[in-house]
Parts: sequence; C-alpha cells; structure tokens
Amino acid sequence: MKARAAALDDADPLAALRDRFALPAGVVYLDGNSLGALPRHVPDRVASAVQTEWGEHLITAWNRDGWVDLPVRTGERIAALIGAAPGTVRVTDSTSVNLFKVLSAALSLKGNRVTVVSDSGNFPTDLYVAHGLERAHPGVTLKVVAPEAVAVAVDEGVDVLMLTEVDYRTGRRHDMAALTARAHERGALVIWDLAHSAGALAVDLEGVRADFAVGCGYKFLNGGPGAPAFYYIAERHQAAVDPLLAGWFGHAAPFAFETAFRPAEGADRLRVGTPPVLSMVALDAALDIFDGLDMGAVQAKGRALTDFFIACVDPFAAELGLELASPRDPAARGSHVSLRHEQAYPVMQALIAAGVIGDMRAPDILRFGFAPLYVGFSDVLSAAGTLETILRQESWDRPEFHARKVVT
Ligand SMILES: Cc1ncc(COP(=O)(O)O)c(C=O)c1O
Ligand SMILES: Nc1c(O)cccc1C(=O)C[C@H](N)C(=O)O
Repeated sequence: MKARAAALDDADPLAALRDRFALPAGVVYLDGNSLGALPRHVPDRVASAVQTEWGEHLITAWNRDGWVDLPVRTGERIAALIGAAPGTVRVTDSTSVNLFKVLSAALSLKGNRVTVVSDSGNFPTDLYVAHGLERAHPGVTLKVVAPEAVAVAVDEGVDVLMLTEVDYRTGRRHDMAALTARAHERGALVIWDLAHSAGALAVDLEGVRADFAVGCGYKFLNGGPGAPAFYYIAERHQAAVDPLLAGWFGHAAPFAFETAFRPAEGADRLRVGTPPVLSMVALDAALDIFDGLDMGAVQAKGRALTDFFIACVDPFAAELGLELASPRDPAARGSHVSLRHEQAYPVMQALIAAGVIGDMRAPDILRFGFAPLYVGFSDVLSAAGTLETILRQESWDRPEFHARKVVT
C-alpha cells in the first residue's frame, strides 16, 4: 500500500497545490468538508484589508477598494466552479439564510398550494428552514421522505424539490441531473444545496437546469470560519422573484433610500444587508487557488482519494467493528467517506489526539473529508494506519476521549 500511495502521489496532477496551504506539520487534515484549510496567502490579504483598507481608507474603501462589489465579484468566481452562468450567483449571508430566500422565492412562484419534497438525509438546517416556511404559509406542505424514496415522491406530486446533493453524514450523492429532469417533467422547481459539492465536485447547474441553489463558503472553497455562503437563481426566474426577506442591498438603488422596496435587477435582488467585508476578502482570496483549475480533475482526485481510503480500511474494517456507511461506487458519493463504529465519539477524539483530524456525526459516524486540493494519498494511508492502531489497541478508551465537546 505504501508503494501504491507514493505512486498515486507522484501521478497526482494537483499535488503541487498542497504547498499553497498552511497545514500544520504532523497533522493529517480530513475535515475540509466542514472547515477548509487556510491558504497561505490569505492572512496577508486579510491583514491588508484591515490595516490599509479599513485603517487608512476608512469608509472610502467601499468604493476605492471595491468592497461594495465583493458579493458580485466573488459570486461570479464561484459561478465558474459550479457550472452557473454569469449573473446568477451572489455571495452573502449564511447557507441557512440563503436557503430561506430561495425557498420562499420558489414557493411564491408556485402559488397558494405548494408541496415541498425533501429527504431525511438533508442537513437539519435545511429542514428547519422549510418547516419554518411551512408554518408561515398555510398552503405549504413539507413532505420529508427517505433519500432512496425521493424519485417516487417526485412522481407522486411535487411543486418544489429541495435537496442537498451530497449527504453530510454518509456522503451519498443524489443524481442531480436525473432528479432535476424528473421534477421538471412534473412542473416542479428544484433547489440544490451544494454545501458538500462546491469546490470538490464538477457541478453543472446550467447543464442540469437547476432553478435555485445555495452552498457554503467555508468548506471545500476554503473561505474560513463563518465565511459567507452563496445562492444561485437561474436567469429565467430572476425577474419574477419578489424577495420575502427584502433588504436595502437587494434594492435597485440602495443609496436612494426610498421607503418602498424596488428589487434590484437580476440575482442581486436576493441580497439583504451589508456584506461581511473581512470574511468576504478571505473567501475571495481563497478562491485564487481555483483559478484555472479544471473541476473535473478536482472531482477525479476526490474519487481516487476516497477509493484509496476505502481500500486501505477494508482489510481490517469488519474485524475492528467498522462498517462503511458511504456508497462504494465513487460516482455515487461526494468527497468524504463515513464509517460506522459503536464508539465513534472517543475513536474520533483519539484520532484527533494522534494528529488525524476528521469529525464525528451522532450517533455512530466517523467522517473523513478528502479535500482534493491539499490531501495526498500518503496522508490517506497514514490516517487509515492510525485508525487501525487506535482500534486494535483500544487506545480510544480513555476518560479524556469520552468527554463531550460542544462542536463534534
Ligand atoms: C448541507 C448543509 N447545508 C447547510 C449547512 C449550514 O450552513 P450555514 O451554517 O452556512 O447556514 C451545512 C453545514 O453547516 C450543510 O452541511
Ligand atoms: N458550520 C459549522 C460550524 O460552524 C461548526 C462546526 C461544523 C460546521 C459544519 O459546517 C458542519 C457541516 N455542515 C456538516 O456537514 O456536518
């Protein structure tokens, strides 16, 4: 396996990108699907935004340093990574808030009686947002089905299909093209949450004719903790969207300070308030690493890394109480692999203490994210080896590894 890892690293066309990240020595970082690593050049860019732009240019920086255009500029850069047309993606707010905005837009396009279909593998915040809108609109019914039952639920009747492409727990990937086409045949609108896709998979929003989408800036896009998220509105819907969460940055003329809301042209109408400039500068800078990258190559490396991890773990998995929770077919999963283990919490704490950082999702999932830009095949082998040692020696069974932390 060692020779195979070395050969795969040697043949990796993206291997050089790793040097662009400031990863601590001795750490194998397998949680870029939750918080992406720090690109080396980002601290200087943020420091300059603080010291020069904020410190010296003060409020003139909104125009002089282009702060006001950041949601648009950064949105256009993300659009290029997810197969979206220019003018359809904007960066702002959190994924949850953006989902509220696009789901309320989709509901309003569908009239008074609307059935929303989602699945139980969806990230809880998505379901909370949908439940909130269901409570606010008497004509809205939210139907939550098992992930495998989505296609049947679509056939039974749907007005808005709201799904996350890659399941945060299992890594199972929905077939975006097939489900979008199926929902469209029934006249429905389709919203995709790309939290675990953007920056890792070759998403093609225009190709699949998605209606709306949202996604995170802090995962595979490496925008930093709490980085703003993005939303997508297909061009064909933009003029018809009348924002429920209307705010002055979504107004046609924010600095005219009119009392009545007039939506901005195009996708900008779903912007709400002042952009978080420092976080946006970090995200914008982080996106430099994607310049000129082929997302097909990024996705291919993610598949190779996850395949290799499964191959490394397979020989000892059953004996040591591990069960693969992710699909074996690489085309049917995203860029993370999940393993079930009865003692997932202390096992993950022991892994972190040994320098292998993944995370745990209750009740029993060990989750390992393989960010294609900075994880190598030797890292994968070393993580699998550490996991085997911890399980064989039962070194996870120490009081300090059982103590619960807030963020898991
Ligand atoms: C699929 C998915 N959607 C939404 C979110 C939440 O995003 P935010 O915290 O930006 O609202 C996450 C992770 O936090 C997620 O995994
Ligand atoms: N957003 C996070 C946070 O603020 C703290 C810890 C984790 C997160 C996450 O992003 C979790 C992630 N969406 C997940 O897939 O589990």
